[in-house]
Amino acid sequence: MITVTGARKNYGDFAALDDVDIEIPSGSLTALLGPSGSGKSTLLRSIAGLETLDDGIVRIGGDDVTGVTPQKRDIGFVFQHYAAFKHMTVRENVAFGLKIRKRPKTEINRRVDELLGIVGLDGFQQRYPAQLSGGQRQRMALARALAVDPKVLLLDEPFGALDAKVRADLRTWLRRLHDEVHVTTVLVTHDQEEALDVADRIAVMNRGRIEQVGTPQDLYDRPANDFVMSFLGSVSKLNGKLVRPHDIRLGRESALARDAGTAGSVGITRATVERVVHLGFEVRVELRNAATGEDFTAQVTRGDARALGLAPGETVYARATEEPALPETTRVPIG
Ligand SMILES: Nc1ncnc2c1ncn2[C@@H]1O[C@H](COP(=O)(O)OP(=O)(O)OP(=O)(O)O)[C@@H](O)[C@H]1O
Repeated sequence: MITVTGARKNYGDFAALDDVDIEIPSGSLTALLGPSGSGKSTLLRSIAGLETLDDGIVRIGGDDVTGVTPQKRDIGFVFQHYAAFKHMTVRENVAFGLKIRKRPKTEINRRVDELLGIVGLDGFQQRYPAQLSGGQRQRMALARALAVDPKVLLLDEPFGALDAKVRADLRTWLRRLHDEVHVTTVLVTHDQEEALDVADRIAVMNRGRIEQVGTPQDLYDRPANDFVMSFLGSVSKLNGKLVRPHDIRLGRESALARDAGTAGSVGITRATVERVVHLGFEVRVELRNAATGEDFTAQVTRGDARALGLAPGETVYARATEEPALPETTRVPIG
């Protein structure tokens, strides 16, 4: 378990961390998710000991490590731009931490081979970092961070510099690696899809504070506030309320009216189709509210779009299928 209590970090007048409390359970893969500048890296680096807090306590496995140097915190760290030793082979890079700990050579070789197997780099032992792709280099970085059996693995946008396809592959792979190794992992990302995909818990950060912590499903289904709702998935505004585009039903008058009770009943909005964008299986429909002139977006299946014959200029009727589940409270207990 990692526990951060009352963490504050200021840069001049600017509060990068503004009284942050968080508990990260042992064996979890927790994502710190938030926009640029929200304090994710500062929090991660404080857990690593690379940043000194102005106030607050960091505990790892019950021990107060607030004043302990990074080297003695028993952590593995991977950055976006991993600084590999260029003159060393993959084997030597991964073995580095074990070598300086003076482990026996046979043990080092066994461990390095095992790790390279886990990260899918078997057979790459003799290559140099320059002979690896970006994705392979990040996997080598993970193997190196894991080599010394850290209590905690800290990842700061580890896939940030890679293209979308490689990122997606590495996500799946990180998830599998975590299921195998179970090391308590904290991943910093600004990419909600990445967080939803790999993490079992997500802490949403905004302006140096934690807005909400929970499972991906909790956060998506029961966001504590508009910020969390907008950050986890797309949102649209229908008659002043935030709604997920998937949760907007479209219909021609009679069908939707039958569905909703009577024509013109509360909650049915007349709208004009502005644009229809085909996104593969789904279709994004950009609409204008006939009463308010506000633009909003619905997302429907290709089949529904075809059945409705959606085209720019057409009039349709929209209804939110669910009330957005926004409770009164804006904060949720942590842990
Ligand atoms: N050494 C520093 N000196 C001054 N300001 C800093 C320093 N480090 C970070 N900051 C500021 O603190 C804020 C939080 O930075 P941090 O890197 O934690 O954000 P982040 O959420 O990780 O964002 P990003 O995704 O862009 O890295 C930012 O506004 C940043 O400009």
